[in-house]
Amino acid sequence: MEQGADSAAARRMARVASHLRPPTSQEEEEVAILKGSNCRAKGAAPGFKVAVLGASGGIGQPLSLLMKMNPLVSVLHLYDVVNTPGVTADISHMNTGAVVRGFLGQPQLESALTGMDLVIIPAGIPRKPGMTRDDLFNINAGIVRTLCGGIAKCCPNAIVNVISNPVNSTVPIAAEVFKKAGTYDPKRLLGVTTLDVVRANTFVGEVLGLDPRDVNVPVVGGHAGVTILPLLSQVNPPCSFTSEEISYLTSRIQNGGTEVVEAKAGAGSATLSMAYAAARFADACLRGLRGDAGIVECSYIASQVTELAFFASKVRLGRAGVEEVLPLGPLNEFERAGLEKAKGELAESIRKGVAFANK
Ligand SMILES: NC(=O)c1ccc[n+]([C@@H]2O[C@H](COP(=O)([O-])OP(=O)(O)OC[C@H]3O[C@@H](n4cnc5c(N)ncnc54)[C@H](O)[C@@H]3O)[C@@H](O)[C@H]2O)c1
Ligand SMILES: O=C(O)C[C@H](O)C(=O)O
Repeated sequence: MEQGADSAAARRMARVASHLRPPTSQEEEEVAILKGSNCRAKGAAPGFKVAVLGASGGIGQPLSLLMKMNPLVSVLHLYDVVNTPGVTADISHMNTGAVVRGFLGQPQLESALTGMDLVIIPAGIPRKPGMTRDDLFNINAGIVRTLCGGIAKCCPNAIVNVISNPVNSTVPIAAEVFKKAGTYDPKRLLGVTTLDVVRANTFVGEVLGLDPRDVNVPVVGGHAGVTILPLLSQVNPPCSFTSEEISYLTSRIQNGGTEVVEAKAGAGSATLSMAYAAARFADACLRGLRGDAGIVECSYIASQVTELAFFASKVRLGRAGVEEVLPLGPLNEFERAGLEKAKGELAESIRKGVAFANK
């Protein structure tokens, strides 16, 4: 009797300890068996397995917190090259459902990724005042390439959300890495541009005197300067703007990131609003995976909406990732001119990303 109680207690202690270390190979095998049995479809194991790469950073920490609060997440893996033991210990004390495990440094990347349904990548350096997002290319391109190599090997069927800048180039880099590995599925690779939509909804709500939660502004193109193209003629609820309002709103939305970089004065770029935006987008991806209908978000993806290989537009999310790329809809003259400018810059960013991945 006593012995039985002791061994039950020992098993409980082992389970608790397992949350604070990478999984053993036996646990990884169990994950593989669960995936093979398609347990989610049968409803045997509710929840998805999500990894955050760059989890100790300015975005990574609040994003990890928000993912720990998401009831659709059953397992949350936090990977970074620094500080994950502390971040993991901290977040693991939240009394929400997801089991949290931390992974530190390149040797633990594969364990962090094995069995994941969704991988979110906010790893990489942020801007300082005076920099463009493209100035981050030299460092962040290599980081994204390495992390995507791990994804191709360990969870080739995962949905991938790329946050690391310059998104206009890092998404094409990720695509090339997956192509080389033979695992590329354009439906599963999504650049996160949700912060542009979040900002647009906020600024338009301020101008119209509406609750920003009731406003929906499609933002298309890409995620840098003039490539961020808000379609103010397609705002929901339908409304009209003066030409001064259009000029103010377009400029504020396109320069929202720079506004934060300057206000932070060298301490980085948007982290909290970005974590909010990334959590919203990840939740949409998970609801799509679950099979919910009518999930539409803007995202930078492989596209045939324009002649460019990648373009941000509204997409319908589902079990396969991007199930439908929605058309741009009617643009007014101002937006058509903006689209031409956006395409010029985007073409170069895509070319640069593809060239980097293939050199
Ligand atoms: N898509 C968007 O809308 C958007 C918005 C804001 C920021 N960003 C971008 O997100 C990135 C991160 O921003 P931040 O403010 O969190 O930066 P940060 O410096 O605070 O955090 C980045 C984290 O990445 C980690 N990291 C670095 N190399 C890594 C590697 N090889 N593997 C795993 N982790 C690694 C760092 O250790 C750090 O913890 C930047 O590139 C920034 O420009 C994108
Ligand atoms: O502006 C940046 O460098 C970060 C991010 O892309 C943003 O839009 O806030």
